[in-house]
Amino acid sequence: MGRAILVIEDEAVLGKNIRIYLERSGYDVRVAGSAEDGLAMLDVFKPDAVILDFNLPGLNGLEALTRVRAFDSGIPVIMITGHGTVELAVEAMKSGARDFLTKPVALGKLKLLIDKAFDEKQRDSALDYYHRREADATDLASLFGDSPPMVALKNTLRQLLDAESQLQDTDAPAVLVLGETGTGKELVARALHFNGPRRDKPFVELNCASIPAQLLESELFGYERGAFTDARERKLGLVETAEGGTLFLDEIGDMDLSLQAKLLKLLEEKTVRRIGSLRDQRVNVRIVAATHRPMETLVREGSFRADLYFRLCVFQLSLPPLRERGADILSLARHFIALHAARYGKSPPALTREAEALLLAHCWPGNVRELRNVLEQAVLLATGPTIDAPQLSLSTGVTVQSLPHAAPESASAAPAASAAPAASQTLEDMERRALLDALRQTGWNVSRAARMLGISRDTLRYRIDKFGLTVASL
Ligand SMILES: Nc1ncnc2c1ncn2[C@@H]1O[C@H](COP(=O)(O)OP(=O)(O)OP(=O)(O)O)[C@@H](O)[C@H]1O
Repeated sequence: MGRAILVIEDEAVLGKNIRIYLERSGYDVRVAGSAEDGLAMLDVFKPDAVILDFNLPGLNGLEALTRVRAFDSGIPVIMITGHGTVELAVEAMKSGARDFLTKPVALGKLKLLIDKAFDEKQRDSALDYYHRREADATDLASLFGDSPPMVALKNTLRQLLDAESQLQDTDAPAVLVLGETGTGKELVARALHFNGPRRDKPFVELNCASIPAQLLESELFGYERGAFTDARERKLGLVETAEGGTLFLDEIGDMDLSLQAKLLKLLEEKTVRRIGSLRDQRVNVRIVAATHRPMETLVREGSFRADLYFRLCVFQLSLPPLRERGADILSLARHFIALHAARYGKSPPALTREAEALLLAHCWPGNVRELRNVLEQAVLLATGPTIDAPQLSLSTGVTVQSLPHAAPESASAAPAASAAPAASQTLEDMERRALLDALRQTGWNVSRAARMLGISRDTLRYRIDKFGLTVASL
């Protein structure tokens, strides 16, 4: 179950002692008495680390090191050298050994080096994600809003964080964050991570809708060298990369059914298996998932596994749409004005009464993201000390009052792409209708809708954002 370590050591007693010592620490250890035997085991045993003696009969340690590195340069190798062979040790480090020990081997020290090598390896893989995330850690205070639904949400978040800080094991419950697009689901996921006991570990994020199912599987679970044609080197999956931290699975409702089964196994057994591996790897990762899709409907329709859904929503948080947050709209607007004014080196313009009234009346299909974008544009274009209503380019002009009638494209309407355009229709109207039509026909399945429209899934997602489309727009 533990990580696999290959010991290449011709001194049988030392080899055995290393094996027993490391096995007691939970590692899966195999010993080979020669470099030749050890190298032959690489492909079958697929070690996570190699401990390699320098003085071996036949092929020497340095040559064996080169071969291990050629097999997979990601495997950390720790060399064991005889006394007084510092030059050799330096040579080994230059050839890519992670570390070295001199004989007689202190087993405790050897284990520390192994642990350190694994930590470093995992840290390296997490670097991209971790450092980027670390830079903009999210505080609970950055979740703006004093409206009753936002206060209730923040109280629940605090309760959850309090309970977690008392948690005696590592088994933090999964959290499902629901809400329309742009309501702040990712912000909540970050707040959960960066304010909780896992804050010093990686926050790794993956959008399940943005990559094809096969790629998603290897991104999530990683693969062994040779697992498929392009797998030239072992790759750690994001689950392993997030060790000790949080894996944020955005757009979970779009996850393929075959992958859902694997995710369920991860949640239930806390293990992952890299593609092409025979070994399960124990992991300690907290899952936060989010979606704008109606999960219960997906479950009913059979496109989302009920058992996974129940596992994921041990704890469920729902973000209210912006249109239900009352005066928060204005405080958020002022916050974004200040933010963008600072970015563009301007003094923050004030909203006129008319502008405020317009902001309050708009239905915000793109929610906080739309508000943020509208105000960025308004700040950028503002020439005086105020922002007035005409300067707010609210795309659709849809108001809360008009919302029930906001979908003129009824389910029975002919596909917009093939319908003759009405004289007053702009190109944008037509495009919006075509997108909505495809999304409606596929039950908001972004992949299928993209295929139907002949565009990529990313392009469709971009356009959904651009038009601020939500399920409510259907
Ligand atoms: N309560 C809030 N306070 C401040 N900023 C917010 C708030 N909610 C959302 N935002 C901002 O709005 C934008 C969209 O938020 P976020 O990406 O978290 O939404 P989302 O629900 O995850 O969207 P999607 O479903 O499209 O992935 C971000 O720039 C975020 O910082």
